[in-house]
Amino acid sequence: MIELKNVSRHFGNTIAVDGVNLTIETGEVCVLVGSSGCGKSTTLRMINRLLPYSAGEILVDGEDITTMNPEQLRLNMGYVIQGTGLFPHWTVARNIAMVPTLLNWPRERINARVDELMTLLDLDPSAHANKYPQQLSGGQAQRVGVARALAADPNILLMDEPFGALDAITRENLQLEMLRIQKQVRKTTVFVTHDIDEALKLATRIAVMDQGRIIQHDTPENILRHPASDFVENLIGKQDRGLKLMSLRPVRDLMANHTEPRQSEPGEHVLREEDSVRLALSVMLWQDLRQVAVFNAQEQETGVITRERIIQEGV
Ligand SMILES: Nc1ncnc2c1ncn2[C@@H]1O[C@H](COP(=O)(O)OP(=O)(O)OP(=O)(O)O)[C@@H](O)[C@H]1O
Repeated sequence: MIELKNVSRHFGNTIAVDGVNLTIETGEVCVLVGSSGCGKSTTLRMINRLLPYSAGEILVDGEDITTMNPEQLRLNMGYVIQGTGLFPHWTVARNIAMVPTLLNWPRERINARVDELMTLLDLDPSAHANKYPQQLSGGQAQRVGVARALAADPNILLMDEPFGALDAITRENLQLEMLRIQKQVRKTTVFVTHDIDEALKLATRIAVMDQGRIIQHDTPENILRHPASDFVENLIGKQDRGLKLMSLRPVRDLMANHTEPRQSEPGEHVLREEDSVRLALSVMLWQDLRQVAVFNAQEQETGVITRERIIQEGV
């Protein structure tokens, strides 16, 4: 658990962070969102002591971070930044192995961990381990950045606009990847972005910041349903809130289940139980269908979702 208690940071006359109180529970993804200059990165960088704070207290698992050795603290906090920060003259494998090497892990254990992480991040070790960062695409380099942050299995992951420089498709892929990995490794994560859709997609809870303060801290659903101020309402967009809520809801919630799973041929656009209601509606509108079959991970048809149900249910 990470707790910020009345934390402030000034740069000369600029108040970058202004009396922030924030509790991030173990295993949750807290997304700090807000416009440029509102204090997101400063908040993040105080948590791993890259920046000192001017006032307040930050506790990790109940312990004041200023009483901890900063290097030790950072070894337990993976840090991913935009543009990766990979060492250009080191191979991918060596970059990922950086922290385990610092920790003097035996060579075989390091090699096994590098392989394991590359596989977890969908990077073929035999194809990429010996490449240099400039030989990778932006998305691949960002995956290496995430692998490096996870290398020594830290409890905490700090991510500062990690996907900010990527094109929309690569970005979406990495977001999905992150959700998948998070299910497996469950790190307490603080993630900075200025993109509200990214925040809605990834967060357990979102902290909306404005001018150094947190003006709302809640689940994506509650932020969409009950924005605390005009500022938050404008940030989430007034017109398409319904669609955004549909994005948060899995098909599983609204489908009609068959009594028994069926073996049937999935069509071109397979709909899964965990896909969003928004995707289901989009598929139906695009293909002019009134209902679509839904499949589970074992490729069995487990039910159907209908347009009617979605419209009836609202959001
Ligand atoms: N090293 C610094 N020296 C002086 N002012 C700074 C410094 N770092 C940040 N600031 C100021 O503090 C405020 C908050 O900056 P911060 O980088 O935390 O914002 P941000 O929300 O992360 O913005 P962005 O999304 O653009 O990265 C800004 O007004 C910024 O100009």
